[in-house]
Amino acid sequence: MPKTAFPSPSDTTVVGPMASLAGLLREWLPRQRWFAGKDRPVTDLALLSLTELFPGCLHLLVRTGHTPVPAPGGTTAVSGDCYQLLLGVRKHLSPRLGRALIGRAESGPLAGLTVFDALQDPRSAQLLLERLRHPGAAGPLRFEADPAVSVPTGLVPRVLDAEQSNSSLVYGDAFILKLFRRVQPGVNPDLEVPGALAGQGCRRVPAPVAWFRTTHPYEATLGVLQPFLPDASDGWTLALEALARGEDFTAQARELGEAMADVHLALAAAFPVEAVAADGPACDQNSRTAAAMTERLTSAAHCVPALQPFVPRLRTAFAALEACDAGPPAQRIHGDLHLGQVLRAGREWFVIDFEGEPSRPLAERRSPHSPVRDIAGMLRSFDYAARQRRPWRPEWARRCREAFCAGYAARAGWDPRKKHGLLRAYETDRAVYEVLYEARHRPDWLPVPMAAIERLAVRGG
Ligand SMILES: Nc1ncnc2c1ncn2[C@@H]1O[C@H](COP(=O)(O)OP(=O)(O)O)[C@@H](O)[C@H]1O
Ligand SMILES: O=P(O)(O)O[C@H]1O[C@H](CO)[C@@H](O[C@H]2O[C@H](CO)[C@@H](O)[C@H](O)[C@H]2O)[C@H](O)[C@H]1O
Repeated sequence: MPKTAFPSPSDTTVVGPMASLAGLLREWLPRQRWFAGKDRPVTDLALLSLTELFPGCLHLLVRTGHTPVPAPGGTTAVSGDCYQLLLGVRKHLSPRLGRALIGRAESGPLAGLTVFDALQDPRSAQLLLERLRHPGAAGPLRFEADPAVSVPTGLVPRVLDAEQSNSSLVYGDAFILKLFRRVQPGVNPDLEVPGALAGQGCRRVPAPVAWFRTTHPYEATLGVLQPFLPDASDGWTLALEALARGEDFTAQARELGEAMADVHLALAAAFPVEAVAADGPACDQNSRTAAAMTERLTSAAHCVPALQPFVPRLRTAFAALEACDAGPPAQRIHGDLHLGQVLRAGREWFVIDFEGEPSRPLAERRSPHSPVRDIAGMLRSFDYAARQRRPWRPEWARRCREAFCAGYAARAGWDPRKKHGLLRAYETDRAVYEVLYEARHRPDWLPVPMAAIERLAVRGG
């Protein structure tokens, strides 16, 4: 580590270590899977907070700025996100850490030192777990833990090699630590919800064991440690394997529907549920939902022009909501449900990742929503899976969707298939979200949700 004392962080200017790092990070950030701004060049980087977590390891919160884009209505959208980084700083990097290299700092207080992604370094990963095992503070960071669970020392870490929006470390196949990459002010639902569900005795969701948060520049959750399910496979992998072997997946899809209904029931017990009055505000509620969906469509079509030809017909699908009954009451939901968020261990389904759709504001993600939104997310996922095969397998997806809804209905006491208008609107809204997500993260995947947009716009379902 350099002898230089780090200047105090500023939330407006690039100072001290940032002068060394800004150029390197501007190149490195857009290449990371979890970086959400791939459709817009990074034009600005500001340091929000910097903490020396242990010698040779810096914890940073940085804000990225992007070129302002003209938004609907003649306004200008100023975009930018806050990201969490753990950077190692050393004179020389061992060749086995080559993959972790970010670059050599040319100027500023870190000049001449090699900067790398500390999560890839087993020693740093071990020290991070030690930090979590010992609740306390480090600068603005606060480390907390469930005193009832003991985490052994010396667990061997590995970086999870998964298609992720965040980064995870697995320790000795016993625990998994998720570090949130895009940080927003407030409690992350991926800490709040599993904690509350554990309080309800819901065994379908791994409970938080330890977590850390920051108090500067605002309160925000930064990471959560939970038990690792060692022999689990995620639903996406299992569905693709079944498709590749030409196998039926309806039994698993039905059990998944049952599991999701269990989780929704536990969520309704753990958090407030919005009352639906019998004499009419169904219409108000659906109008508000339709207005929000239409607004999301307009702004997505602005960012992804390929959506524009479909906008008039999709608006009609949302407007049709006003003629539908209100459906089940709004409650806390998963918020970003798809086959990658469910794990099968033994013959049981478990549900993970309650963060919600990462691009939506935290307050919106933490407020009650219709459970139909989650159901629509999973139904879209069967379509995503079926489209990974050539020729695509619409019949396979149709049977899975049917089985999932049947399983859900058997447990929840109401049948999603009887809420056709609601389901269609929520599926359309989800496909619009997916178009935006793929444009930003995985442009090669864009044709998958675009095919659904076309189907929903032209054929209505
Ligand atoms: N408790 C767990 N046990 C086993 N594997 C897990 C667990 N939690 C997450 N995973 C694995 O990590 C992957 C990413 O986790 P997830 O919470 O979905 O992260 P992200 O929000 O970054 O997408 C999952 O797809 C799953 O394979
Ligand atoms: O990172 P998260 O798991 O929280 O969710 C984001 O990334 C998902 C992709 O990894 C994305 O899901 C989309 O692709 C899946 C296949 O990779 C598919 O099963 C989903 O149905 C589809 O929505 C998700 O939308 C995004 O929020």
